[in-house]
Amino acid sequence: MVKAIMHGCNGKMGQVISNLVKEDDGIEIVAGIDKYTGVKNEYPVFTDIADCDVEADVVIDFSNALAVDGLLSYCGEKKLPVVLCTTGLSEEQLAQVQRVSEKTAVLKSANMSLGINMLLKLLQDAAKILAPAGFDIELVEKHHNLKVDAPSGTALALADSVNEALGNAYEYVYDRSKERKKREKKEIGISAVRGGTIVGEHEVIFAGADEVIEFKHTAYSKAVFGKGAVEAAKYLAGKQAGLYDMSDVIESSSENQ
Ligand SMILES: NC(=O)c1ccc[n+]([C@@H]2O[C@H](COP(=O)([O-])OP(=O)(O)OC[C@H]3O[C@@H](n4cnc5c(N)ncnc54)[C@H](O)[C@@H]3O)[C@@H](O)[C@H]2O)c1
Ligand SMILES: O=C(O)C1=N[C@H](C(=O)O)CCC1
Repeated sequence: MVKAIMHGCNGKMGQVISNLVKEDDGIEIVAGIDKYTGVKNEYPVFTDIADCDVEADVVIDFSNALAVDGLLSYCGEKKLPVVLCTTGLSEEQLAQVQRVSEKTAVLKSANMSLGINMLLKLLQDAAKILAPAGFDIELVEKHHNLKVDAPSGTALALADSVNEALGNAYEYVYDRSKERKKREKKEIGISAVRGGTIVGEHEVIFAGADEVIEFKHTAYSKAVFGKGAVEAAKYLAGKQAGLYDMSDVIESSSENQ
């Protein structure tokens, strides 16, 4: 049985995962970390990860970018594998993720769903055909009104995947209101919509002369992210130091079927 610490246990995703693991014989939550303490849990909760003295095999993190520095120090020091799902990390934090992954296993993914992880691959083929044929690339993401980071981590990951396939030659444009000029050929426009309870929508638009191709993923519940994170935690426990992503989890589960 994999023993997990849930970092951000009293948030929306922390609670989704706390409920999912109750139905799973392969993993249990042995401790939670959250600065908000107004939720009753079946495991001990610490307000700061530095105070957590519970032995575990892995940490699952859905918290806040400001909480990630302390989490990375803790996991690096204890050589404790961590599934990092929080988005909106700074360049400095991304460099820290890289350094910590030399000491312990780190799986970082802005989106734990199977659909988005498949899309990351599909888009590379599409981009290699459509961009040289003159198609413009635009991305639109939509999320609930409680989301603090924009654009979403997933939108950036999708753009990075497209850009990688195109030799990283494209610039990202988030706001067209400041300059009055036509779009450049080598740019990816990224727009964010926030409202209501939208769980998560991502559209990648390839717009050409007289034809448009759209790839769209819609998450209808937070459980798609939760299930992916639980699988990732079971996969990562006991792994050697290094940087992993959801493609490793998906490959290993298809090999085991
Ligand atoms: N990778 C994915 O698939 C995926 C899916 C959904 C959400 N997310 C990301 O996960 C993060 C959390 O999402 P959410 O909807 O659960 O948010 P949320 O605001 O509901 O929950 C975050 C929790 O973290 C806690 N927290 C904040 N600072 C803390 C600290 N210093 N120490 C301990 N706990 C702290 C908050 O009190 C809160 O309970 C966001 O960055 C979101 O973008 C990623
Ligand atoms: O609800 C959120 O917040 C989500 N965040 C991730 C992102 O920023 O891409 C994944 C989708 C849900």
